[in-house]
Amino acid sequence: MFGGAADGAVTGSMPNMVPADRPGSPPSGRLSRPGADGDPHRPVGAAGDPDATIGSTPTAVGANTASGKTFDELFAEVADKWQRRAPGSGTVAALDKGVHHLGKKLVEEAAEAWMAAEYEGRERAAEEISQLLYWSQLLMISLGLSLDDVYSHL
Ligand SMILES: N=c1c2ncn([C@@H]3O[C@H](COP(=O)(O)OP(=O)(O)OP(=O)(O)O)[C@@H](O)[C@H]3O)c2ncn1[C@@H]1O[C@H](COP(=O)(O)O)[C@@H](O)[C@H]1O
Repeated sequence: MFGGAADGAVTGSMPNMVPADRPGSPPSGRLSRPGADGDPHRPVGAAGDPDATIGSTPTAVGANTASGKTFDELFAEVADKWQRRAPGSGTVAALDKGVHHLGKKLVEEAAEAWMAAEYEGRERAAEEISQLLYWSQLLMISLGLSLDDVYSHL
């Protein structure tokens, strides 16, 4: 489903399907609150539900305090596992499959993050987004990109 021409189809339809990223939303110091406009059709616990809570704050998904792992720490871990070809590592197995496999996983997780954000609530969205970050890192590693190579574009 996500191979070949699916890429264009997915990206082409996303602007109309994802209300979370409304262009023109006023900037603020907080994370945006998609759906905080009282949309009666939004499921309870969906992104933007003011009553939805993850961790200790209802308005922001903070660092993963459950594991204490940051983006940089995960990158260092998976890069190390790849470098020494850690036995039994799913990361090594995935990287061995190459860029095409990694790209498909990235798109798959992006779609799952999108669906979770629209229909499954903030916690499920956070879970899927974490997987999206993981697969992004694997794609970086497969291309020999460092964190700085990417951060320089932020
Ligand atoms: N953060 C992740 C992580 N996120 C996602 N994934 C992989 O991505 C898959 C996504 O799950 P899905 O439910 O979407 O996929 P699925 O269809 O059930 O599974 P697949 O058949 O597609 O693999 C998971 O099954 C994992 O294989 C991850 N695999 C590993 N990590 C971390 O990476 C580090 C190294 O892991 P290993 O290389 O496995 O030791 C550890 O800290 C792990 O916690």
